[in-house]
This record gives sequence, structure tokens and C-alpha cells, in this order.
Amino acid sequence: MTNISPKIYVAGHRGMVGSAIVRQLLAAGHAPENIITRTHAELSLTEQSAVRDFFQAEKPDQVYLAAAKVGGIHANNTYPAEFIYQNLMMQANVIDAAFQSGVKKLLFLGSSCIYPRQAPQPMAENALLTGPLEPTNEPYAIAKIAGIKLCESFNRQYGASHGIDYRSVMPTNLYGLGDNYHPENSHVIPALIRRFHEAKASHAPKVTIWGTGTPCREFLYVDDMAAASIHVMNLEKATYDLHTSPMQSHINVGYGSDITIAELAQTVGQVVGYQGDIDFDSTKPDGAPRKLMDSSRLESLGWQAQVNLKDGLKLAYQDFMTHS
Ligand SMILES: NC(=O)C1=CN([C@@H]2O[C@H](COP(=O)(O)OP(=O)(O)OC[C@H]3O[C@@H](n4cnc5c(N)ncnc54)[C@H](OP(=O)(O)O)[C@@H]3O)[C@@H](O)[C@H]2O)C=CC1
Ligand SMILES: C[C@H]1O[C@H](OP(=O)(O)OP(=O)(O)OC[C@H]2O[C@@H](n3cnc4c(=O)[nH]c(N)nc43)[C@H](O)[C@@H]2O)[C@@H](O)[C@@H](O)C1=O
Repeated sequence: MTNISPKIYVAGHRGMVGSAIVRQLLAAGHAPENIITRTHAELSLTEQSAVRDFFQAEKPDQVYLAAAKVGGIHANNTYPAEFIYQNLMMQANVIDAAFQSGVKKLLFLGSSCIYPRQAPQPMAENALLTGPLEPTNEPYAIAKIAGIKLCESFNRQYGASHGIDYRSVMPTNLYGLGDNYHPENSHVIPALIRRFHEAKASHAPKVTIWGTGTPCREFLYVDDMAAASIHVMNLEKATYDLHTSPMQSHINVGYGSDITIAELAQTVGQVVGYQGDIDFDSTKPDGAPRKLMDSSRLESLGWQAQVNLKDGLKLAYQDFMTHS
């Protein structure tokens, strides 16, 4: 049975993943007063001294690091300085302050974009640092790789002496409740939900999709991601260590199969009920041609995705309708 006593800090609790983690911790019986949160306005994680003060005051037992500067292909390509700087600062501040305040267990959320653009498919954890990255999100990916290496380095230097165990999970592309539906800066699923919905409402004859439609993507519903995060956080150390190594400790979290962006567009159109045409703007970037995760490490650790894409898209569309 889960130990319900730890004091848990969820960084990024108002984001899509952080909010799902909080929902699941509460549903699992964690007392609300043991779940520590701060909004961005209350605590900017890029501010080192504020982060240190917060950790020294709260002294949590566990940390889910789900706060990050996040966005889709256009945002990553347009604001690379913000993506590398803010993510490096947030994770460095949180991981070091967690260590300094005595946090024993921390889970860092990375991304599938850490793998080389031409990595063999599906991409296993050992593909890390074997080749050049996808240019549209290289700065974000470099920050995420640094986050993995921060966790590993703190474990290697202080694991035995201080009993710390900092872990990393690498999510594939996510979607679901609480997503960012911005027309340009979002990921493809929320962007297409908005675009198809608006086209349906205005009886537009066609919807234009960025890129060629040929890239493949794997999509995981956010509740599955939250469940995987809690599962990995709670694995026995001996079990985790058996499936990882000190310098390759991260764990992929994927759905298990991918589809083309053209197929995704058809499916989103069906879910939304749009009956017009779809065309493609190939002047927009495609990004990585394919990035299917090999999630067998996590599966062998006893976890598997539950929500299929069609069901997840229906839930996401309901969420968009509720909040638009
Ligand atoms: N969404 C996806 O498809 C994927 C996400 N991931 C990773 O999963 C994690 C969660 O992503 P997701 O939930 O989608 O992201 P969201 O953008 O939904 O949430 C990010 C959260 O981080 C907070 N935050 C950002 N900057 C700061 C800051 N300087 N100080 C304090 N808080 C800050 C945001 O607060 P505020 O809104 O107030 O700024 C928000 O609550 C991230 O690490 C992301 O990189 C990985 C792969 C795919
Ligand atoms: C999770 C992941 O997210 C980003 O990488 P990405 O996988 O390229 O994510 P995306 O969701 O933005 O695009 C997926 C595909 O979809 C196509 N596409 C079509 N039409 C729209 C559209 O309207 N919006 C968007 N965003 N993409 C579109 C788009 O051209 C691309 O081929 C990283 O920067 C990084 O943040 C990261 O790790």
C-alpha cells in the first residue's frame, strides 16, 4: 500500500501534467495538506535564492518536477533562448535546493526530444547522446538532457552518503485536460482541436495543417503520464536500479504506437465533427520525422498506457469546450 505520509512538492501544479499528478495523489489518499504547491507568481523557479528559501522553509520529502517552459514546434523554434535558459535555471535551482534541504526522492520530467533526430525507431533509452538533435527544439532538448545528468550526477556523488534517489522520466507528446490551446504556441493536438472547432463553427471549407503531414508522432493522454510518474517515483530502489544504470537512469513513457500527422488531423476532424477538407502548408516545419518511444523498460517495471487516442481526444475536446 502507498505510504500516505510524505510531504510532496509538485512543481508546475497548474500545468497539464502537474495538475494531473495532484489529482491522482489526492485520489490515492494523500492528505491535501501534505501536497505542497506554489504558483509561478508566488515562486518563480528561475530565481535561485527564492527557490532555496522555499525548500528550506517547506522541507518536502518528495518532489515532482513538472514545471518547465513548454510549447510546440513553433514556440520552440521562435523562442529558443527562453526555452534553454528558463529550463536550465528551473531544474538546476530545484534539484540543487531539493538536495540542500534534504529531499530524498525527486522525479524530473524530460521529453522524447532528448533523442537524436535520426535515432533508430523505436527509440530506447540507450539512444541518448548518440547523434545530432532535431534543430527545431535542440535548445529545449539540451536543457532536458542536462536535467537527466543533474539527477544522475547528484545520485552518483551523494546517493550513498545522503540516501538520495533522483529519477527521470521522458514523456512522449502529451495531450489532455488542462492543455494549452494557443493557436500558435501549443502542441499539435490542442492546436488542431481549436482549429477544427473554429472551422466547424464558421463553416470554413478547409483546415490547413502545418508541414507535410508525413511526420509520425506518438501521443499519450495526460492521466497516463501522471500515473506513470507516480509509479516510477514509488518503485523500490532495488527494482529501479535493476532496470537502469547510474549513467543511464532515465525511463521512457510512451503510448506504444504512433500515427502520421495527416492521420491525426483526420481523427481530430472526426472527433470535432468537422466535415470540410484538410490541406497542408509545407512552408511550416515538420520537425523530427518520427519519434516513437521504446517503452519496454517501463513496461517491464509494471506500467502500461490505458487511454487510447480516440477516447483521449474525446476527453480533450470536452475539456476545450468547457474552457473555451
Ligand atoms: N506537453 C507535452 O506534450 C510534453 C511535456 N513534457 C514535459 O512535461 C512537463 C509538464 O509539461 P506540461 O504540464 O505540458 O506543461 P505546462 O505548460 O502545462 O505547465 C508547466 C508549468 O510550469 C510552470 N512554470 C513555468 N515556468 C515557471 C517558472 N519560471 N516558475 C514557476 N513555475 C513555472 C507553469 O506555470 P505558469 O503557467 O504559471 O507559467 C505551469 O504550471 C514539463 O517538464 C514538460 O517539458 C514532455 C514531453 C511532452
Ligand atoms: C513534445 C514535443 O513538442 C515539440 O515537438 P513536436 O513533436 O514537433 O511537436 P508539435 O506538437 O508542435 O508538432 C508535431 C507535428 O505536428 C505538426 N503540426 C501540424 N499542424 C500543427 C499545428 O497547428 N501546431 C503544431 N504545434 N504542430 C502542428 C508539426 O509541424 C509537427 O510535424 C517540441 O518542440 C518539444 O516541445 C517536444 O518535446
